[in-house]
Amino acid sequence: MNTVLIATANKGKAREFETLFTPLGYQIKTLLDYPDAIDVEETGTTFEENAVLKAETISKQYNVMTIADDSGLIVDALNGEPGVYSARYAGEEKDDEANIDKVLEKLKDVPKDKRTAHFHCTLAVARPGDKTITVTGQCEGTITKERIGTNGFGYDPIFWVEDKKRTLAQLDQDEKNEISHRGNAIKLLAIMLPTLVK
Ligand SMILES: O=c1[nH]c(=O)c2ncn([C@@H]3O[C@H](COP(=O)(O)OP(=O)(O)OP(=O)(O)O)[C@@H](O)[C@H]3O)c2[nH]1
Ligand SMILES: [Mg+2]
Repeated sequence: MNTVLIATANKGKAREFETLFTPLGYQIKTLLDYPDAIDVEETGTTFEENAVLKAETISKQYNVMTIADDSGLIVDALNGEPGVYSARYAGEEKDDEANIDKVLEKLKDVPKDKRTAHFHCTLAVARPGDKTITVTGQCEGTITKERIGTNGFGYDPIFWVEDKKRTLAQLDQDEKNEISHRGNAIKLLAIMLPTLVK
């Protein structure tokens, strides 16, 4: 089985990549398996810049094809916040609960029909001596007034998906992957993957 390195230290993402890549016939490793990996500073102002930065740095460090994910929540009523700062919205310690509290507080006077949002995911594939490739995926929804559900990670408990009549945190992993920004980006990548993996 081919092994693919995913340049993420986020346990929630790592779990999702595992369930997404296993059926495609790829085993994954993440930075959780590489404690000496460079801690890439996300200095970009776009998802694409950060995804490319993470993928290329780690690909160069280990001289292997590397996929990185930069993703986040875009809330219309907050002019696109938290956006590329989603992981550290409430501070550098990347606290999911504090991040949710900050979004809910900022939206406390915003009515239901104005609470539209989407998740975005950019995946970058960096290969030694080759051009870096990117693909993107999105997932549309609205922000609830309170947390509902306990699955997933990040902002999942407050992200309502109308088609499912549930939040992302009420879906199981396969249901989330079917409709999520990450799932949609990987569907695009899966078509190219056999030609990229050596
Ligand atoms: O509810 C959510 N469901 C998702 O499916 C999801 N995907 C992304 N996010 C949020 O966006 C940040 C990414 O920031 P990010 O791409 O820099 O990743 P990260 O710093 O957590 O890990 P790494 O991959 O950089 O190591 C994450 O921390 C989360 O707050 C999500 N929230
Ligand atoms: Mg990050």
